[in-house]
Amino acid sequence: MTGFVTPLWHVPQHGHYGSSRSERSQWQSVIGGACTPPFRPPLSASPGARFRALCARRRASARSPLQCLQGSEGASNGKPDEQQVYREFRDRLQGLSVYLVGMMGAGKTSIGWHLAQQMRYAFYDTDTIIEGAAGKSIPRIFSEDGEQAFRDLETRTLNELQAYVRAVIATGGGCVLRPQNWGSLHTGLVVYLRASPRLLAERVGSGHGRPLLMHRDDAGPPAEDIDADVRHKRTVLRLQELLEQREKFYEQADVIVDVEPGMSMGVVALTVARQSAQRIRDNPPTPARRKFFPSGENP
Ligand SMILES: Nc1ncnc2c1ncn2[C@@H]1O[C@H](COP(=O)(O)OP(=O)(O)OP(=O)(O)O)[C@@H](O)[C@H]1O
Ligand SMILES: O=C(O)C1=C[C@@H](O)[C@@H](O)[C@H](O)C1
Repeated sequence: MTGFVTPLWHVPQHGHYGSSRSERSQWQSVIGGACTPPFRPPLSASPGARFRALCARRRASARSPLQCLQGSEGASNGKPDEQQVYREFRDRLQGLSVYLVGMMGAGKTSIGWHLAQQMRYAFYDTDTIIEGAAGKSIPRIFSEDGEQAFRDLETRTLNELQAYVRAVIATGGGCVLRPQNWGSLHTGLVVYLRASPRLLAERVGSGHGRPLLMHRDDAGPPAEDIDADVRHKRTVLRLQELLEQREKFYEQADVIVDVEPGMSMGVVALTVARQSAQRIRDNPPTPARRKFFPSGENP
């Protein structure tokens, strides 16, 4: 199985540590221009054309992909003690990637961007990669091709992302359900952003764009006609139900970060970095085994 993530950004395949110097330098020059959204080379273009477009865009902007995304002039612009936390986390990772898992609305995408910027890591979002590769939105993939087709795309995306180093990867909320996905997740450090259904419901709002939260009450009024309070309560219940099914899988993560109401994105990202650095300090990875910890073992 090849070429699923690569066609989007034409990033050569490479290993975590085993790639040759020429491969590594090629990778760095390409990944440096490999913007996650909003920039994506058109899928209709040939890989060569997409690669040239990326390079041209990079030269034109002379900024890193994260700077392209966030309009920031530099990463790690926090306080010196915060910078120290991110530096320690980055050093301890030794190039490995960070996978954020958790329910819809937990903040995987938002925190992932923030974390990547602070760490000068690349950032990928599997939902966005899937939408780009499929050429349609997630709700359309669900309605036209079915959830299993979406899950297959998700598995392929995670499988290909294994080859990337120094990346923060925001995953889809349901990726933890397939055992085979854990083979991909465990090539890096897996962090679970844990939040209550109530907080998640506040964050996802109407559930727009999230097919598993769409209110399918055939007998009742259309979702948009439902009273906001009723809809919110239903969303909380639906999230509670999903969380009950998934919690045992999320808890296989290497690090669990509790996201409480009122914690800003900066505070959550810093907590991720601090707890993760501590976890690696206590359980250093071995070169032969990139997986940090046996699954199921948590602090
Ligand atoms: N710490 C935070 N403080 C305030 N708002 C937040 C925080 N974290 C996330 N949000 C907001 O909550 C919403 C959901 O966040 P986000 O899209 O990052 O979640 P997600 O886990 O990636 O969800 P999904 O799996 O559905 O893509 C966004 O509007 C985001 O701005
Ligand atoms: O929790 C889930 O199963 C999902 C979460 C989203 O991120 C998307 O991956 C999709 O809507 C499914």
